[in-house]
Amino acid sequence: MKQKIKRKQNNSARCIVCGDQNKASLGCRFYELENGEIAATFRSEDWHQSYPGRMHGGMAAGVLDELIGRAAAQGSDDFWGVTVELHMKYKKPIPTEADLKAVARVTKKNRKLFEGTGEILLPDGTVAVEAWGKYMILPLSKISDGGFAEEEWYQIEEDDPKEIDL
Ligand SMILES: CCCCCCCCCC(=O)SCCNC(=O)CCNC(=O)[C@H](O)C(C)(C)COP(=O)(O)OP(=O)(O)OC[C@H]1O[C@@H](n2cnc3c(N)ncnc32)[C@H](O)[C@@H]1OP(=O)(O)O
Repeated sequence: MKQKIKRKQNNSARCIVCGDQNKASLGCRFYELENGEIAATFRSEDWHQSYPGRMHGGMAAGVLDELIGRAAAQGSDDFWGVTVELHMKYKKPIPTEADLKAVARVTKKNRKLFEGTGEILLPDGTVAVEAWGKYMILPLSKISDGGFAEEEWYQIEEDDPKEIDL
């Protein structure tokens, strides 16, 4: 089903999931959707493999870890948290050299913690991986000494989609 995109989130320069200046990264883009969920688009490359032709389960966990975390950051470029628990269910292999999508949402939130779920979808729409995660909300100063420099956390200007088919 097609969902309208409300807002694109910032990317980080060096992140392994979304690093715009990290050649090994999955190159994730994150789009806040009109229905309250968040979507990611990314490409599994040959160097993201575990077995030949199959994306590494740790990379899949990385995508859903970040995407669920970002589901709670909707509407803000200054909301931060760290993962305290992550549970994965691997249902189908994810191929390498494929353009892929994932979707996530917050299921519970209080002042200190939030929880959410997410899925990675195969190109035909089948759910390949499901995750549930719990995160602690923290100021950036408590997560990273020095935080992001201005040139490390920014909006990538490109031809973004207006909607996404999930
Ligand atoms: C765009 C923005 C969004 C970004 C998305 C991010 C995606 C990527 C995120 C990551 O990959 S982060 C990297 C992986 N995660 C970490 O590195 C976290 C490592 N763990 C920690 O740093 C510490 O364990 C943590 C800061 C989370 C907690 O340390 P504390 O020393 O503050 O813990 P403490 O044991 O004192 O617990 C503080 C409170 O939290 C509670 N707590 C801790 N872990 C919990 C848990 N797992 N479940 C429920 N509650 C928990 C704990 O019970 C307690 O409650 P009370 O204040 O009521 O006593």
